[in-house]
Amino acid sequence: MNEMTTKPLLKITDLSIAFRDRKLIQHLNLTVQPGEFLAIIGENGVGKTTLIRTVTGQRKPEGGTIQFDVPAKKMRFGYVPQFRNISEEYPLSMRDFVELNLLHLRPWLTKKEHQRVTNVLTEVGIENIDNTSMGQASGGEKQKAYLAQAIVNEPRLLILDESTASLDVEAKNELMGLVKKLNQQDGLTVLFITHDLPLAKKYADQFLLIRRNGQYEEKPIDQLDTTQDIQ
Ligand SMILES: Nc1ncnc2c1ncn2[C@@H]1O[C@H](COP(=O)(O)OP(=O)(O)OP(=O)(O)O)[C@@H](O)[C@H]1O
Repeated sequence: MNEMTTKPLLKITDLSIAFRDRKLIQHLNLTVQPGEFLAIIGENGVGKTTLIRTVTGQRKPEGGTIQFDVPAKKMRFGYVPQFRNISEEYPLSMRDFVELNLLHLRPWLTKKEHQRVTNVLTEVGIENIDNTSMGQASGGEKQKAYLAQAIVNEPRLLILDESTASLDVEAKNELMGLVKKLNQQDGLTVLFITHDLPLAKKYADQFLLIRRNGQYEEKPIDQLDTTQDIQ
């Protein structure tokens, strides 16, 4: 065996996803290497979010297998959702919001965890507004808080589910720049669902394009045609 071969972090084999007789993804084979940055693209309704829910174990596939380089129970995911406006009355501060992802362990934080929260707030550049309430923060700041919350428990796989949609160009690039830094410096593996093809091209290494008929292609990002219409 070639000693240089690394075990894929994620290996999807012959995966099929359907809702009753509505077939979405069919016979998908995909490997994601540790440290890879994969953009997942495709028109509305082709099954991108359902694929992610299947990868994270929230739903069972209709066929095929999903394997990680550790037992599935031990796999740690980070998830950054699409931007949604939060009520201005939302009471939690940016820091409280990030801490939520550690408080499921017990209702308080250890000194080490408190330091970890400070570190991730600094890493995403919101440590100076950590007492601002989430409801008062700008869209870009809210997404940074979601990113900090996603990375606070040191995920192996970071999932961005249209996390840059509705942000302005500057905020999009700021968020993706932070993600790219985590990817390059810490080797964090990233799955980035997006409709923004130029943004995918700028930051990802590979792309998975899922088509409406269940077919797909996976290629290096430099082969992505950013002029095609994928809405
Ligand atoms: N629980 C469910 N029961 C039945 N159909 C569902 C269910 N969840 C999703 N669907 C359907 O499956 C299809 C794929 O949905 P999904 O959200 O995975 O697509 P998507 O590619 O992420 O789309 P978008 O780009 O719009 O977010 C859609 O037509 C959706 O309506």
